Amino acid sequence: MELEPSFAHMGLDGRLLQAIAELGWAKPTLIQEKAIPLALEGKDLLARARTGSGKTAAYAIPLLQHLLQVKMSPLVMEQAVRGLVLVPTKELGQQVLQMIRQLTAYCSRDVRVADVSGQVDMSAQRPILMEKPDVVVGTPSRVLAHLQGHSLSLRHSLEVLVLDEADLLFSFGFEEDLKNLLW
Ligand SMILES: Nc1ncnc2c1ncn2[C@@H]1O[C@H](COP(=O)(O)OP(=O)(O)OP(=O)(O)O)[C@@H](O)[C@H]1O
Repeated sequence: MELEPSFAHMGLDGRLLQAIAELGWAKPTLIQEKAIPLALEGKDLLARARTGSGKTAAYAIPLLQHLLQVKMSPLVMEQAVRGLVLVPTKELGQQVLQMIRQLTAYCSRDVRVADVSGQVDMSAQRPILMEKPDVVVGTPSRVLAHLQGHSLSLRHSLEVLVLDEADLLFSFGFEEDLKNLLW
């Protein structure tokens, strides 16, 4: 007999499970059921599913689980930007930020997230980045500008990279920025 897919069977941190319960999500969507266990194993994934199928949480949940594990490790870890989510538009950046905020409702002190996708002035984002949020969400152009302006550094700290709506990212004229960012 096959077990019903459930978040509880995925070995997630209790604080994430609590937030998921509060969101009223009874069970993972198909993409979440397929992607989360693989991502938790540390596999690289390329996933595709239709709009509204829960893709954001499919990458956000394993990303947050990884960060919570790192933060709970007995080794003293320096605060660092360990997760980067690249998005093609600032509107999507805000949606992603909101989803991550909801998922971190019970661990917002342990996992901090900043959205630099361009809705506010770069100089206003600088002090936020200087505090090294655990996750940065942003458009490639803005992330690159912060890297070049030395308000953000990823070289020795980045552990998880997400390209949300990768097809759009590569078709929005971001290709040059992405190359500069990733290579
Ligand atoms: N397991 C779940 N059960 C119920 N609702 C869920 C679940 N996962 C996500 N949702 C909800 O489904 C909606 C769509 O999720 P999400 O925005 O992640 O989809 P998406 O596939 O990323 O969409 P898009 O392609 O538009 O970015 C959101 O309102 C989210 O809260």
